[in-house]
Amino acid sequence: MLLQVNHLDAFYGRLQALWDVSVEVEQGEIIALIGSNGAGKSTFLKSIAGSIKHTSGEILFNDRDIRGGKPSKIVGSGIVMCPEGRQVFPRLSVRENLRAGGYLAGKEQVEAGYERAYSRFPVLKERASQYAGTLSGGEQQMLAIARALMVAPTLLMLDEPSLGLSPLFTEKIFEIIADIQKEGVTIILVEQNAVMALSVAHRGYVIQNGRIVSTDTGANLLKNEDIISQYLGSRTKPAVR
Ligand SMILES: Nc1ncnc2c1ncn2[C@@H]1O[C@H](COP(=O)(O)OP(=O)(O)OP(=O)(O)O)[C@@H](O)[C@H]1O
Repeated sequence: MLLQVNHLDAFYGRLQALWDVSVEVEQGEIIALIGSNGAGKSTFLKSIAGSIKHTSGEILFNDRDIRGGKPSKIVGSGIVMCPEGRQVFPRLSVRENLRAGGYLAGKEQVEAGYERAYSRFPVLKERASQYAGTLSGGEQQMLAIARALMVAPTLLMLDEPSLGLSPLFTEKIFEIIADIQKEGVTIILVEQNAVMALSVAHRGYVIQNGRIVSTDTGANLLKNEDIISQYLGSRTKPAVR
């Protein structure tokens, strides 16, 4: 098992946001975590990334408990998070953003990272010296993913990669996610767009009020009546005339 989260609780001060969350991720899988606003999806990713300190339970990565470790150390161990809302540095160029993503890596790895980023996303090469803040939303999402890949992670965590994107760009981003997995990167995908997420995911977990309430293969969750009515409703409702 690449990642094994056991009985994780997470807190913001006295407010408990995760309750007894257990999730397993095998090497090479895409795992989708779906749930409504405020369910605890980002909190789960942030707990793994080390940016939420007040946690209990276990987060085993390659059998080592990384819970409570420094975020930079967790990145160094091969886990990278691509945060919600992209959060590119708007006043840095595309290339400088990529360099920032590789700040823990050596010069050679950064050079190789540019090459990988530019071959995967040719538009970023065309815009290498443009301010990231002037890119379109979809291009910024590509940059955020490319920046996360600069350290060649083993596990990539994507928080709402399709947020605010047009249907066309959303499809493109999901194609990119599938390609990244084919290259051997394991992925945890947090999405409001449950249909898309479960379509690419090997397995999915459903989180509600900070607790995992269901888990199955992506295909089975897409067929599950309860899940459909709660999270995939718009797909099945007939159009109102
Ligand atoms: N910095 C914080 N301080 C206090 N409470 C927080 C903080 N961040 C999140 N929370 C609370 O923790 C709970 C889980 O939030 P979280 O952001 O993980 O949900 P989410 O599933 O990612 O939702 P969304 O899809 O809206 O981003 C919510 O009740 C939220 O209000």
